[in-house]
Amino acid sequence: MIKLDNIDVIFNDNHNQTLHAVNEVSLSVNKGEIFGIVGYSGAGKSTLVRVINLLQKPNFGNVMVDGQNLLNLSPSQLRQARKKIGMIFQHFNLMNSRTVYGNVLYPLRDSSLSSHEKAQKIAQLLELVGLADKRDFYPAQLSGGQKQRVAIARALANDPHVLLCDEATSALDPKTTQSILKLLKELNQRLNLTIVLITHEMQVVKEICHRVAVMEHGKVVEQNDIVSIFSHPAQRLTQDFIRTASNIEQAYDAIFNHPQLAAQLKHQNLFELRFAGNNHFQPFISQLYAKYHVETTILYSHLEIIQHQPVGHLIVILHGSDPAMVDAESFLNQHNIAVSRLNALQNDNYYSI
Ligand SMILES: Nc1ncnc2c1ncn2[C@@H]1O[C@H](COP(=O)(O)OP(=O)(O)OP(=O)(O)O)[C@@H](O)[C@H]1O
Repeated sequence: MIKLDNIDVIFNDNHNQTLHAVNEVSLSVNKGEIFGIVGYSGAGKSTLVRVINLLQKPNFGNVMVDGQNLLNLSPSQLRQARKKIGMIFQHFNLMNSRTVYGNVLYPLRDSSLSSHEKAQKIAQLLELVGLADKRDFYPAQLSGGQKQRVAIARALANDPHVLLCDEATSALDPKTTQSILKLLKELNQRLNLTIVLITHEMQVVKEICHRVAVMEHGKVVEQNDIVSIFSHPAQRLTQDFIRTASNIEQAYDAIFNHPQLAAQLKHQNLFELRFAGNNHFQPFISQLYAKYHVETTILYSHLEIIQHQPVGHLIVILHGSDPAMVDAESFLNQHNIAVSRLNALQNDNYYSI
């Protein structure tokens, strides 16, 4: 559906310094997929997502959407192609002088539909986003969540195949964020709409994305399906993001901010274990003891369901001889349980190796 090949975007700043905002990024998004791009501020997410509709032209690379290389299109062909790529933004970008109806009508100004058909279309769209009763309101009379719903209706006016969401929930409170994510999920399922969503919040990704790419300094450092990302994150940055989206962050804070506990843990074999899928309900902790005489102290454990699959997290101390510990780690790895050894209290911080 969307295929980005070796995309580079290079900016020149005021001092003629070059900045590689997007650096050799390749990724593909399947039809009907919700694809997340996550990264901290400045990672290059917005620039990359704007490449998908050529709001930002790349310096190098190819942009395929719906089987067309957008870089080969004439200006009028590109205008047509863009109608099939809707976009919503963090600050909604509504026209304040127009009503809800007027905002959703705007992208239909060149459409061949009759006035009556346009009115019907807008009524359907407002119904779809739950704003049928707000058609004559102005943006200033709406809440943030309602404004984003108008923006979604406007983005869907030309029946796009793709919806790009640039930090679409970042200006919203947690409850409204949930309701907008629920709406996006419904639209994805009902309309088979492909969604590319950029965010700095892993929680958002966890709620609705099927796959995710993690960006840093213009590069994609890791991409995978959401369950693998949460259960077997390969990169330190991904691990950091995951911690912010789960209770494990609080667990670490509670454990390592407790002076006596933290002091004791300094000399222990401390591990984080992660697993996913339905086949992990075997008693692997008792097996560690039965097979290798490795004993386990559980400091924290948590199970959550992500995309219908259980994903588990544990922080444990393993007690045993050095060789037994090596055997225990390889036993866990063989059973597809990701093991990170933790070094506690390095510069007052924990980190995994
Ligand atoms: N038009 C531009 N001219 C020069 N530099 C730019 C331009 N647009 C973006 N940048 C720079 O490119 C880098 C990536 O910016 P981008 O907005 O894509 O990051 P981001 O991950 O979306 O961050 P944020 O979430 O803060 O928007 C930043 O260092 C930014 O300052």
